[in-house]
Amino acid sequence: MDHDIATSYQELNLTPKDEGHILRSTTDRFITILYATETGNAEEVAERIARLAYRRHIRVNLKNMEFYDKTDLVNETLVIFVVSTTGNGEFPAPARPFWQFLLRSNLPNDILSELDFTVFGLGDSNYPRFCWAARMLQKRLQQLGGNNWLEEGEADDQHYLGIDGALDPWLDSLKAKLDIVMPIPSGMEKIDDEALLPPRVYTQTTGAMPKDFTDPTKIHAKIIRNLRITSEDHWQDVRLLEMELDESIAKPAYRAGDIACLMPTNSEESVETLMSRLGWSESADLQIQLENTDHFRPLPEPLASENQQGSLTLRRLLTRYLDPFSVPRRSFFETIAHFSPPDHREHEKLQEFLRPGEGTDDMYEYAQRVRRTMAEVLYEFTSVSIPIKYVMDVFPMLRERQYSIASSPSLYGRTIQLLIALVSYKTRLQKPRQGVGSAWIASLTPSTRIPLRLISGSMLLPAQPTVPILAIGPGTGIAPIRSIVQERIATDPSAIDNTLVLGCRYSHRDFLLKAEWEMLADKSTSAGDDAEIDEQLASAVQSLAMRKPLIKLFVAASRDQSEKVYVQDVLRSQAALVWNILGTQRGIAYLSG
Ligand SMILES: Cc1cc2nc3c(=O)[nH]c(=O)nc-3n(C[C@H](O)[C@H](O)[C@H](O)COP(=O)(O)O)c2cc1C
Repeated sequence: MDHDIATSYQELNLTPKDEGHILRSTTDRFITILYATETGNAEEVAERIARLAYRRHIRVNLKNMEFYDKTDLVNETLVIFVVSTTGNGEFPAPARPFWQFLLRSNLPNDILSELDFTVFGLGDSNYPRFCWAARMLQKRLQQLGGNNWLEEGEADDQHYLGIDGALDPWLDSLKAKLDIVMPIPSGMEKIDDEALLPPRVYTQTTGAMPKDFTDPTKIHAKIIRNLRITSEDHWQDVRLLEMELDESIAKPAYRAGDIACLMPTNSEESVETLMSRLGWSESADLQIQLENTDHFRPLPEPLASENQQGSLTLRRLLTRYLDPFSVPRRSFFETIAHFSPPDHREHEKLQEFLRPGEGTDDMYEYAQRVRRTMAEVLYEFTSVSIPIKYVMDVFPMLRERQYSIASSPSLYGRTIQLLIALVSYKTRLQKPRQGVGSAWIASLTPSTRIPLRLISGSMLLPAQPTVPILAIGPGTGIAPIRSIVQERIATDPSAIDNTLVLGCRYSHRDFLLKAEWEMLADKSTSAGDDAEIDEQLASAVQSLAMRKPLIKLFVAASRDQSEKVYVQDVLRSQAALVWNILGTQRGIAYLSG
C-alpha cells in the first residue's frame, strides 16, 4: 500500500494484543483511555488525549467503555477516564454495565490498588448534578484502592469556550505529568504538536467496481406515512412516522415500550456538492479500501463488514457512514489546518482558531454558536484540499438515532409508529439550521425502505394488568406512553385504570394526537378531528365500547391561558388522585419527556 507518510500508528507506538492480553511490562509506556459518551463529546476529548500520547510515542488503548472488558481493569496500570453525564446525573447508557460492575458490593476494597487513574468529566452546570457520573466514578475508584494520579478536570457546556474552557488547561497538566512519568526514551523525539499525524484509517481507491452489500445486523421497513401532526401555524414540526416491517419478521416484532434505532443518511445532493467541492467526484463510485492502523480500535460494524466485502465507495462512505453535515468540533479544524497551504491567509486563520483562549473563542463564534456545519466551513475555506486517504480522520462517524416506539404491537402487528420532533432553528446564519437526523426524517417518503434495529426500552408493562398506571408525558414524551396504554387496552380491556397527564403548549396546535386521546377518554372531539384517528385503534375501541372511558385524561396546555400550566401543576392539583393511584393502590408511574 502506498503510504507516503513514513509512520503509521502501528509504527508510532502500537503493538497488537497477544491472545487477548495486552503485551506490556511495568516499565512500558502505555495508557488506557476509556470514555463514556452519549453524543460524542467525550469521545472527541478521549481522541485528543490519545493524540497527545501518540506524539509522545506512548502506546494507547482507547476504548468506549461499552466495549471494554471490565475484568481487564485489574491489570491496568494507568487509565484516563473521560465521562459525560446524562439524564439526571447518570452515566451514558452504553457505559452503565461498566458502572454497575464497579458498584458490585463483593469487589475487595483494594482490588484496584495497582491502578493509577484520572477522570475528566463533561457536563452542564445548568443541571443540579453537575458532572455527577465523573464524580461518582472517581469516588468509587478510590474506594476500590485506585490512586488518583492527576486532579480531575470538569468541562462545563456553560463555559463561554465550551468544553475547551476546562479541557485546555487540564491537558496542559496532563502533558506535564506524562512528561515526568513517561519521559521520551533516549533516541526518540516527541512529534511536534503542529505536525500532521498519519491517518488512523487509510482510505484508498482500488480502481475496482464496488460489490453489493446487505447489512446482516439490520432489519428493514417500508415507510407508510410521514405525517405532520402539529398544526401548520405551530413553530414545531412533529411527525408521525409509520413504517411496516418486512414480512419475514415474525410477530410480535416488538414489545410495548421498545425503541427503534434508525441510522440517518445524508442526502444525495449534499454529498454530491461536497464531493465536487473536494475534487473527489471522479473517484466517487470506485471501490475504496480502508486500512485501519490502530489494532486497539477496530472499525465499527457494519462499516468493517462492508470494507471487507469490497462494497464501499467514497459516495457510500459519505452518504451512510460519515457526518460532514454536523457542527465541527475542534479536531476538525486541527486536521484541516494541515490541508491549507502554509502561506495562505486561510491557513493562518485556521491556526488562529486553534490557539487557546481568544482563538478558541473565535472558533466557537464562527462555528459552534451559529451551528455552521463542516461542509459549510469547507465551502468557505476554499484553500483546504483534503487528501482522500484522510477522509476518515476529518469527518466523524454518523450516529444512530433512537426513538421510543409509539404504537402497540398487539394493535399494529408489524407496523411501527414513531413520534419525532424535527429540530430546526434560526441562528445568525441566513440558512435555517436543521439537525442531520431531522433532515433525513423529513425527507422520507412513502415506499422508501430503511434499515433499522429494535432494542428493549426501559418502560415495561406492569406485571399485572390490573395495576393502575399514572403516565406523565409532555411533548413527544407521549410516545412510549402511547405504546404502553394502547397495549393495555388491546390485550386486557379490564385494565382500564390508565391516568394520563399530557403536556403541550396549545391544545389546538401541538397537543399530539389530540383526537385519539379524547376518543379514549370518551370526550367529544371537534368536527374533522376524527379523521386523525387510526383505524386499528378506532375499531379496537369500538369493540370495547362498554368499557369506556379507557383513560382518565388531564392536559396541561401551558400557553392556552395567561397563567402557564405545566404537568407538575396538574399533578399538584390532582394530589388526592395521584396518591390513590401510587400510594393506596400501589400503581406505577411512567414519566417520559
Ligand atoms: C438529556 C441530557 C441530560 C444531561 N444531564 C446532565 C446532568 O445531569 N449533569 C451534567 O452535568 N450534565 C448533563 N448533561 C450535559 C452533558 O453531560 C454535556 O452536554 C456533555 O458535553 C455531553 O457529552 P457527550 O456528548 O460525551 O455525551 C446532559 C445533557 C443531555 C442532552
